[in-house]
Amino acid sequence: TMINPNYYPWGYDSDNGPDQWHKNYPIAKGRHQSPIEINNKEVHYDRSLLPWFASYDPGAAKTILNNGKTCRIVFDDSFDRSVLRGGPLPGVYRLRQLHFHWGSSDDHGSEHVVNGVRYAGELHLLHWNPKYSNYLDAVRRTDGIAVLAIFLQVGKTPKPEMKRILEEINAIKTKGKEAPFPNFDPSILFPKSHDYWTYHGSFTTPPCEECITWIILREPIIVSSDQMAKLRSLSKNAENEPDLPLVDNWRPTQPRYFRMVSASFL
Ligand SMILES: NS(=O)(=O)c1cc(F)ccc1F
Ligand SMILES: [Zn+2]
Repeated sequence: TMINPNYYPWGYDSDNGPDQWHKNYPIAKGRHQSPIEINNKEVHYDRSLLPWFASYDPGAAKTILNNGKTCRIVFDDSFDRSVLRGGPLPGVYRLRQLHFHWGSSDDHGSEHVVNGVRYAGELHLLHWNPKYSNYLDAVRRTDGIAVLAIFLQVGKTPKPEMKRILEEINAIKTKGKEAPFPNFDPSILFPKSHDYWTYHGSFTTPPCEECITWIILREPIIVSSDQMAKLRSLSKNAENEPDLPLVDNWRPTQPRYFRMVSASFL
């Protein structure tokens, strides 16, 4: 940036991508990194796992933006207004933002991989534990963050609830663009089944803090190939820079080491 000429932002290209991140963010080589592969043979069914519940206030939705790395919708998290609770969580966690990861074609793009299956994309709803004074404090705690992850699968009958987000893409084509996104309850995007896997991991982008309780839904939501193409029409650059497509903003799977992945279902 202008301030520090030596600063070279992380990204997903060969010279600043996932294999390089550890140089500026050493935690990227930690023992609790995300995403990971989820394989049925290694998953442990935990019958003590509770169902999870989302109680979101549509009025908490604020804006949608392109930060050059993803498409993000941010919510008012100044009080327990939109919360996730139950499942593996010890209490309520406040919804702060949602964002997507996707590929350059429909055959890849998700971050987590299930029994060798890569989905076209992955939706992350990020929540933080209000027992900590603020979000930045929560990201320093192992129980600070909960991310609800939902796979995007390309199919013929897309979920109509995705339409509104994708219609807004035209307003945030380039990095730094933002648009109002009021009256939106993201739980309309959820699939029918609440079955999930859960494990302890990290942010999938730098600084890769190991503060996340992952709750990954087994059932994907269906999007159309055109809707994925819409996401790929976003530019990773600002409007006065060359139009480079924002695609392949996913991190490869990381070693699981000695972590257990629990399933809420048999
Ligand atoms: N992909 S993620 O849910 O781990 C994530 C969420 C953030 F808010 C910031 C960085 C991240 F990597
Ligand atoms: Zn994410």
